[in-house]
Amino acid sequence: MYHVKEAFYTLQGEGAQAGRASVFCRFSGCNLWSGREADRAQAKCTFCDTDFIGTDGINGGRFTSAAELAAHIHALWPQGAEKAVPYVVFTGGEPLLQLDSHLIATLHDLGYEVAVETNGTLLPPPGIDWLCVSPKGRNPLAITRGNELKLVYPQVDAPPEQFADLAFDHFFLQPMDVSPLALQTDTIVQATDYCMANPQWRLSLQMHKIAGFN
Ligand SMILES: C[S@@+](CC[C@H](N)C(=O)[O-])C[C@H]1O[C@@H](n2cnc3c(N)ncnc32)[C@H](O)[C@@H]1O
Ligand SMILES: Nc1nc2[nH]cc(C(=O)O)c2c(=O)[nH]1
Ligand code: SF4
Ligand SMILES: [Mg+2]
Repeated sequence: MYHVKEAFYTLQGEGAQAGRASVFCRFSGCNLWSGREADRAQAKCTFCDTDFIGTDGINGGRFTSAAELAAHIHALWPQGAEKAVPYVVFTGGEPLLQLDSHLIATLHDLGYEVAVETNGTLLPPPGIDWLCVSPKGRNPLAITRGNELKLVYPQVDAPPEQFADLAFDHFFLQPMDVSPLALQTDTIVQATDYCMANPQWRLSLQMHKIAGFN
């Protein structure tokens, strides 16, 4: 059984695939936070910007088979878009708690490229086409290679230098979304300064938040 918080068609807003049309499938639950505000300060990941509890979001629900969830995802991709390779991004919560090779294979059969946004603490199933790892504080990485490493910045317990030698094709700093807006501006300035001083790293602004889509 797969538990999905929400699923929607949008543009990838982050990292090297930013701007690409994508179906997002947000799995429920995470291994680093319960998702409850009362638990946030004690959590292993304390700055999450996402509600991933339950299955009550748009197009959310419980799916008993890979075929059923794949069909649900495919129904969100536009009809008649034959020139584009269909793209699905599994996120969460932590998608590697639920994503399995059977679901990936079922989506491959429908022509999809399969992307994952993970905190990197769990081993991935085989077959993922685009793997984005986003380290969280001191939580040890089980994944040390992939397509992109996208570090939310700044994190006192996770400086970029700690990840710069890992086997990723792209390295991004994503300014931490914090409120109020004045502090957010600060994280953007800090990330910009770091990328200019360390050109291995590129800036990832969360396009969907700026442009106002999902
Ligand atoms: C909500 S997470 C879900 C996937 C996975 N659990 C993870 O942490 O990568 C999706 C992406 O949002 C990023 N993110 C979470 N909270 C953020 C924040 N406050 N500011 C900027 N990015 C954030 C994560 O680092 C990750 O790259
Ligand atoms: N547009 C859009 N792009 C995203 N990239 C990563 C997201 C996520 O929450 O994992 C996300 C999201 O929620 N929306
Ligand atoms: S690991 Fe990802 S989903 Fe889990 S609490 Fe942190 S940012 Fe949110
Ligand atoms: Mg998000």
